Amino acid sequence: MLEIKNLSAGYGKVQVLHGVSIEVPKGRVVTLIGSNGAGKTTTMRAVSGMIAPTAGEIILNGKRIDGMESYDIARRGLAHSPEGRRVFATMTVTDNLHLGAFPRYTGSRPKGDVAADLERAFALFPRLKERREQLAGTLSGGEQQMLAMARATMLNPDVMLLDEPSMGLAPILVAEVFRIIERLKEQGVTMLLVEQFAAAALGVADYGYVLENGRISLHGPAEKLRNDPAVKAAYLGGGH
Ligand SMILES: Nc1ncnc2c1ncn2[C@@H]1O[C@H](COP(=O)(O)OP(=O)(O)OP(=O)(O)O)[C@@H](O)[C@H]1O
Repeated sequence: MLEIKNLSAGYGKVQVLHGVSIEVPKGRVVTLIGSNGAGKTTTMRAVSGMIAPTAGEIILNGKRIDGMESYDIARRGLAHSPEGRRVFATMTVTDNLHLGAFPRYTGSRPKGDVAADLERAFALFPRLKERREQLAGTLSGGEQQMLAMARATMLNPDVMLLDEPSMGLAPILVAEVFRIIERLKEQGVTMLLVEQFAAAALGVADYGYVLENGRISLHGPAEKLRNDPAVKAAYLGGGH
């Protein structure tokens, strides 16, 4: 479904990723774990076309997408829920969600049933349903983050990139975010997940990759990584 092969990318002269290879099979949840600055967000940005890869291939549903514009990548079925609260503050919750479906349109006709997907998003995020007419900028930080995630589901994507969906959330909302990820998984959504809570991420994921200084140092079934002494020591201790 999504294949990342020998991906290199960075910012200006600074190369952050050095030949990263990741496979995300259909219907699976794959997590990418690593320390701060390892290059997790950079990987997500390169896959969704926010930055251009300098080498390697990214293949979505059998077709190369590296080098394409973000919008074209979204049209091909890849949604990116970026780090932080990237919502349109002066628009309502519902309008933000409709924007997520925008790449599905050719002229005035959408692919699939946008209204049904809006109801599905509201079922998944009841907090947002209650606040559907509220301006996104007036939502709490946690609610804005959920809105960014809900907006990604409105693409009805083949693959969803989730970058730190729990960042800065109170524990009760972190638990809610992980429940939502479980629900999406049950609905068959293919996901690549980056999370500060590595233990929880490995709990929901089928497979995991460890990124260190822009290189994959280890990968394997999530269960195996959870029990790996080196992974435990480096990523699953104390605050994780
Ligand atoms: N826009 C940018 N311009 C220049 N350098 C950047 C930019 N964004 C990230 N970097 C650098 O790229 C490296 C990797 O950052 P990245 O955000 O991908 O790491 P990360 O693994 O997601 O870390 P974290 O867990 O802290 O979010 C870091 O050294 C960072 O300073």
